[in-house]
Amino acid sequence: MPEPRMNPMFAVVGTFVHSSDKEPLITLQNHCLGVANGKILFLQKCDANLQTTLRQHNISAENVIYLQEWQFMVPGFVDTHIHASQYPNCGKGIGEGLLSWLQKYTFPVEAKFADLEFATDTYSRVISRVIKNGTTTACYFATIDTDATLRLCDIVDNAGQRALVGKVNMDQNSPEFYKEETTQSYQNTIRFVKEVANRKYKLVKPCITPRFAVTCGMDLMKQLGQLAQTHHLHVQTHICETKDECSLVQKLFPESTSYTDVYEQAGLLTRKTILAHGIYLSKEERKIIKSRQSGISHCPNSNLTIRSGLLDVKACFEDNIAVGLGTDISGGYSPSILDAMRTAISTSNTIALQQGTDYTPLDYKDVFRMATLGGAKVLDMDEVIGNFEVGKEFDALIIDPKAAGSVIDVFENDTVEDVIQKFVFLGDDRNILNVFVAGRDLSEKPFVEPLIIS
Ligand SMILES: O=c1[nH]c(=O)c2nc[nH]c2[nH]1
Ligand SMILES: [Zn+2]
Repeated sequence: MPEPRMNPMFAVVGTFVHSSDKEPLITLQNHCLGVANGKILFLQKCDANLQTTLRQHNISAENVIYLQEWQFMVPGFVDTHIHASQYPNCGKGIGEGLLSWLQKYTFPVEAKFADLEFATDTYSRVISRVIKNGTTTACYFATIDTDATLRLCDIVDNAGQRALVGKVNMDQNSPEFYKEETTQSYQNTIRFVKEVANRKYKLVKPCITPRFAVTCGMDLMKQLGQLAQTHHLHVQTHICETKDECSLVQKLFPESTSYTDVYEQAGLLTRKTILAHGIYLSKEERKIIKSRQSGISHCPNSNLTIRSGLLDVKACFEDNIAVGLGTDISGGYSPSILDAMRTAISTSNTIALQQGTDYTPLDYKDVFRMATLGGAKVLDMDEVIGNFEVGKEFDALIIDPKAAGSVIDVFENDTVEDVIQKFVFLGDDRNILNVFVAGRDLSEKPFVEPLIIS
């Protein structure tokens, strides 16, 4: 039996769940989605016209995958903020506030990536882990080490994941063992960007990555901003994550009117900019971010774990700012975007409890959209991924609520939407059977035999 993962053309029949700008959750039962050369060719109801469509596109019966009862497909998850280099600390070194946590746990582990063998082993493990958890697109922070960051690009490319990868810049307020001189930091970034271009990856792009205003001087940030704008590159950084950090930035940049103004002055805010956290942004700052069309990565697990605060996502939406979800390993202890979805709900519920009855918190539909289409918007990739629109690339997951070891119990009177909701609250990697990126199946699991009917 030919494996559809090898075939440039195939179709899937079953239930599809995705989002649009208008609807956070659209459920299409008894539909067929066709894929050709990694792109979505059609999505239509399984009616009398289906055979004609399949014939028109030369999709033969053995290349049609039939989902089983209760299985469904969702767009791949987008992790808009993850430190691949902090994976060894995932689940430990918790209990400190941001600034001391960075000094005590984070900078020491990132410094270890000067050793390429350590980098190769660690990066291979984190990439494999996040793909198993359904992350088809990720926006990675690596470290200040250029060669190790290039190794991360190779590993991501080899695994077939879609990604933005950043060589971290830091030239001030950093320990001697993990710091760059300004010119060297800029030159190394140019080398990184050029080398990524030389390697001609299909799905991996470079991302300009000034760590945050505390560890980057204005000269360096201005050079990086110019580089990003000249070459239309993505930018990622942190902003307004904790109160202590905000006070420090105010002291370091007294001439700036706000934290956001520091990045604005440096030319770092564009529609390709991803700002992690943003908890303490003022209304005026959100106005600047909106005007630049930059996006926010909400990392609720990290925000609670290192006790940074609660981001009011609803306020960002009201100001028309795109917000996606991030795991923020290892400030966040979970590599799973499903975890980010439910922690975003818990955070929003906490804000609702604080604010009273007028506040409508995020629900499971909202966070599902943030994990898919919302994340794609934050990365300025929503023309290419994020939902099952015809013409977009086929980044998708097959979800099986009844998979071996699943903690989801399906009852007879459960509706399809009940089961989707159960997946959001209870699902884990055991429920994610197959992980497609640009039509290629990255999962190590073979297709379950009854899934394909020839
Ligand atoms: O959550 C975070 N993780 C980091 O590594 C970091 N660096 C600056 N600010 C940060 N916040
Ligand atoms: Zn971070």
